[in-house]
Amino acid sequence: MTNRIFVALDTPDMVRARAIAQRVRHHVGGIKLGLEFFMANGRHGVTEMHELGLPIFLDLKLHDIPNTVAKAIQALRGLDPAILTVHASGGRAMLEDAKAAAPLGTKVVAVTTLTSLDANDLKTIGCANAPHEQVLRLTDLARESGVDGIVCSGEEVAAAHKLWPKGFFVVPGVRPADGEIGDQKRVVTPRAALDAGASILVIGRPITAASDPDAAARAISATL
Ligand SMILES: O=c1ccn([C@@H]2O[C@H](COP(=O)(O)O)[C@@H](O)[C@H]2O)c(=O)[nH]1
Repeated sequence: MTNRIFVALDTPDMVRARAIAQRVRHHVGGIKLGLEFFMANGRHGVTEMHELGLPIFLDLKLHDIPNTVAKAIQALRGLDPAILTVHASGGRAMLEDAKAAAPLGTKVVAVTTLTSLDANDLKTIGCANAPHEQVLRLTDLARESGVDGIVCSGEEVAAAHKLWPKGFFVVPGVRPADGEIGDQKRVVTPRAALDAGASILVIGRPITAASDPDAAARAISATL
């Protein structure tokens, strides 16, 4: 893949999602569809976005008991996204069953620690580890469970890559140097994330909330 940006189309509005995708399609390498889009548009919406000809990353962040996650993934059959997310904290059996249930061509990627969380947030949910430590712990679990890679921030990706040189590393929480951070807490620039070992970058609002999404995507691509 030459362009390693997946644009996050976080909207329930199919018309808006399609319009942004059409505008930025020559400056990104793929489209990421998350819960907001999927809840509103379901399988049909994913199929329609697939018709634009770019790889689809279905970011559903599945997290449930192993049987439920495996059956949910089987129910997606036919959509065959390039990438699908589950939560690493669902545990080893869930990760193993998720990978077994996914189509061969789909990379199953485990979310380690959301980029919107910092050390204080982790404490409030009973996790004594700092994000760096927690990401590495879950990277090990993901690798041992047979999934294809992890989601982490650009702050941890170099260390995670060292633990798992053949892993696939998805990095959200990516902002241009002067970009608005919003609800993200562990943030790096696109260039820094790639230099640290990211396989792909997930970028939403810096592109989709720009007055000219096309120019924003082009400007970010030019820094890579
Ligand atoms: O840890 C995570 C996992 C997933 N995401 C998703 O990435 C995009 C980021 O959007 P921005 O507008 O660039 O902040 C969004 O769809 C999240 O659901 C993440 O941010 N962090």
